[in-house]
Amino acid sequence: MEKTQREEKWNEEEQAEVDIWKYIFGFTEMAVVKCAIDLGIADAIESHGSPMTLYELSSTLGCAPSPLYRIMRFLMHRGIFKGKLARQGSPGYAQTPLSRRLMKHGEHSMAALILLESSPVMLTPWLSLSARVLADGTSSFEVAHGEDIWSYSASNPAHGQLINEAMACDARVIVPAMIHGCPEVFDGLSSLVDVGGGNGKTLKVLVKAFPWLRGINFDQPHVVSVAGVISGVENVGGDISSDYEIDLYELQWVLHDWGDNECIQILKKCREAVLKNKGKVIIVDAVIEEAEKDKLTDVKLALDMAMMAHTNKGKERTLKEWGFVLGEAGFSRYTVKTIHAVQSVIEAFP
Ligand SMILES: C[S@@+](CC[C@H](N)C(=O)[O-])C[C@H]1O[C@@H](n2cnc3c(N)ncnc32)[C@H](O)[C@@H]1O
Repeated sequence: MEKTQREEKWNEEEQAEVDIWKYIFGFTEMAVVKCAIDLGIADAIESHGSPMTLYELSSTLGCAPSPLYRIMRFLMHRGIFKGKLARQGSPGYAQTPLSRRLMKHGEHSMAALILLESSPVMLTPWLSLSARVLADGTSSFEVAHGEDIWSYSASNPAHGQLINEAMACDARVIVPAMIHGCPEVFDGLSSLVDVGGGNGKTLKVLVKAFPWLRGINFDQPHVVSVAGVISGVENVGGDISSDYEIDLYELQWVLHDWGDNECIQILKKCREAVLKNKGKVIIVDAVIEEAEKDKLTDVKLALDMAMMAHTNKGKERTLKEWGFVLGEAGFSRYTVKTIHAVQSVIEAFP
């Protein structure tokens, strides 16, 4: 028994010797994936239409074969690209579902989100996370940039555009999942406000799928001022209010940016607005399941850390925590459905 415990301790020590290196070079994966996006590796292989040899790839990208070989070795080792024979029978590089997410455009592209998160503006606040923990309430983003993320984006349009593009690439994935996974949510409704709807990409897809819906894309004035014209969608800039008489309020990736008190205030306004029409509110956000030790929970907990680094009081919530804010805002009941890897739809009824 004693020997087994000693062996176990020794195994843990050995494992720790290896595992610690994951953290020493934790940033490498993001940096190499960003490098692949900047070089356009996935785009080049996709346009080639078949696996590419190192020399074909390096001449297409206009770079030396040797550093490219090392980048590709790293990416292949992690299963981002795979090895497959090229046309002439020489070893080549081929796409995988994961590498297609590194393409700059296309329905699966998540490049904009990676470019946002790997931008110096978003990376710097991570370095003062401990200050945020020690002085609870002092946002790491504010420590790094002197203002919160939304004011910063208003005064730095290039960063605002990075955020909008990143959100739009994510919405391209979530919204079809919602249309496919819970179309009944939109039954019998005539109007919907997308609170914090960014450049209106979510509503564009929703009003196309449910053409009887009138959409109002609601966001900060500087955000909607650059949102394009979308048929069936009105852009409104300002503060969230209950002045509308509307059937449905949608909050997608919005409430996790705010602390409980702000969330309750936002939800109260939405509840008042939908109450008159016997409507409802839908929240598209993550729901943390603390008991689960799976990859999805890893992602949700990483998102929670991102909220800590980038927002003032934002956080990812467990089901119990969602129940708390909804209850405090006066909602009588709610249902939860997982629609995609990390997003759930919470349908809340006044
Ligand atoms: C994380 S983004 C989500 C965008 C979009 N819902 C999506 O999922 O693609 C949060 C959005 O909230 C908006 N926002 C932040 N503060 C706001 C406020 N006071 N009033 C309205 N919108 C706000 C931001 O401009 C941003 O577009």
